[in-house]
Amino acid sequence: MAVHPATDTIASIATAPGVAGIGIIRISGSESLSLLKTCFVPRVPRDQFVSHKLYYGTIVNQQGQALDEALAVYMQAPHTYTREDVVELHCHGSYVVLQSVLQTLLVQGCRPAEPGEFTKRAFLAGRIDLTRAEAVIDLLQAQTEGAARLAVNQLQGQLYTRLEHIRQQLIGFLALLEVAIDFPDDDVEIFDSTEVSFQLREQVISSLEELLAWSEQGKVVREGIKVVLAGLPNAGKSSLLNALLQEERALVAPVPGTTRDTIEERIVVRGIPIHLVDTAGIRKYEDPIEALGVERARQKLEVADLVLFVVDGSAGMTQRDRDLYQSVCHKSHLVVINKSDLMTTRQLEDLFSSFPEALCIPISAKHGHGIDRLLEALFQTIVGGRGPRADQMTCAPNTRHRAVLLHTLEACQRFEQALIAGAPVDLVAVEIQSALDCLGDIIGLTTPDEVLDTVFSRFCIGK
Ligand SMILES: Nc1nc2c(c(=O)[nH]1)N(C=O)[C@@H](CNc1ccc(C(=O)N[C@@H](CCC(=O)O)C(=O)O)cc1)CN2
Ligand SMILES: Nc1nc2c(ncn2[C@@H]2O[C@H](COP(=O)(O)OP(=O)(O)OP(=O)(O)O)[C@@H](O)[C@H]2O)c(=O)[nH]1
Ligand SMILES: [Mg+2]
Repeated sequence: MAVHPATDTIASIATAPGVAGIGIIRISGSESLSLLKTCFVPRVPRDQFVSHKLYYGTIVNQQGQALDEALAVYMQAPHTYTREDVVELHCHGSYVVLQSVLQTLLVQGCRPAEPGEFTKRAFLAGRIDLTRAEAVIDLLQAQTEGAARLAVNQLQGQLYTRLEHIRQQLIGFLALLEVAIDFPDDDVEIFDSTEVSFQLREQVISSLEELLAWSEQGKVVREGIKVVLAGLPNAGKSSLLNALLQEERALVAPVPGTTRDTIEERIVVRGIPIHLVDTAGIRKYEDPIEALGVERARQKLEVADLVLFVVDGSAGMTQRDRDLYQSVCHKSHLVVINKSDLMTTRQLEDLFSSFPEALCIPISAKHGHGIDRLLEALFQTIVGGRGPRADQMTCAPNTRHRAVLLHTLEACQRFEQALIAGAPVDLVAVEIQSALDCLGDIIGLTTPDEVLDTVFSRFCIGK
């Protein structure tokens, strides 16, 4: 862990812009206390501020003019967020007031904090590891309860503890190997490769595999998935969008070609954010604007995680439906048979048999029938069957962690192969070291500066 160098005192508005009851300015660094003493006049005059005690008083500028009535707290290092001296000014949540208080502080010798700088200092000082620092940003950005839960767990060290456990196992193997390297002729077998192999599989490899499975599901919980509504003109895509949103969002009309541009909206289905995209009905158009809409629809289809292929059931299965279906069926998809209110059971059964490979859901977008079943099928397709259940995961490695975890797993698998092959101990040791280096990168022990910069650049100011 890098030794924390002497740093500037930094300040920023910690709360979001806009009108709010309270707004907080946070200061961190060695000058925090002296800034407090110059800018804040406690109601009861005193020469010192007791750490972690809240004081009532007035914030003043250099001219002694009152800027706000406020509460202030001085928190003495190292028992603080950054492990440096920290001061917080709890002002009224007026952005004008907060700006002028910040301005006063900046004039008196601190500088504006960069995005994520408070948390970066907490990390550099060793209060939190890199996965906990990343959890802070995940928590601020969480859009659903599930995503927030994963972030809080990670903030509390659930991911760190698991990774640290794996690391300690590997360090144990390495220690055994080193003894074996130092005493090659010893009669006693120090390094029992069968036993090590067993522990490696049970305690390290299986744990890495579980984390990788959780990371896949975690991405869905955090970021959600893109669901594109596609079909021929007039199939009822926009009606379906409206039914899913429970709001008349898109224009619906009996003429084909009603939707031209794509329309994007978000819903949450059982805790999973779903980004819905309604598209222009796909067919050959003479009109250049309609043709542009179709081009856009095709682009959205390319990037969809899941396609809802909407068919006008009352029109029966046409050759154009079949051609279009051919172009989407390689993607994960559900077939939505719309306008079932106009269909006989016989017609429905005929349509079902046109899609022997797909899951078909009959609905009536106009009357809201079958929407619950569709949502259930959507949820099952996203999470069901494969992978762990979202509510059973205690933590979920992010994309950065996942890439490094894959390398960790590969190194462990090479380690296992080397054991089985009876490779020389020093070669085996190389693989363990390589797995250890990967884990060190994830928790921030050995993470390259460029990676740290990328992690902290995702933060907002004041965090
Ligand atoms: N007013 C305020 N509310 C806030 C924060 C803050 O900085 N200020 N936080 C900011 O994100 C979050 C709380 N997170 C925090 C995490 C650690 C410490 C801290 O001082 N840790 C010390 C021990 C403190 C003690 O034991 O009393 C440490 O770990 O050494 C403070 C806040 C959410 N709410
Ligand atoms: N009877 C019945 N009519 C429906 C149903 N769903 C949609 N419609 C009607 O079908 C027509 C077309 O609906 P839209 O939702 O605009 O169809 P679209 O697929 O978005 O059409 P484009 O935007 O042109 O591609 C409208 O007149 C709707 O009222 C349904 O479930 N039952
Ligand atoms: Mg439409």
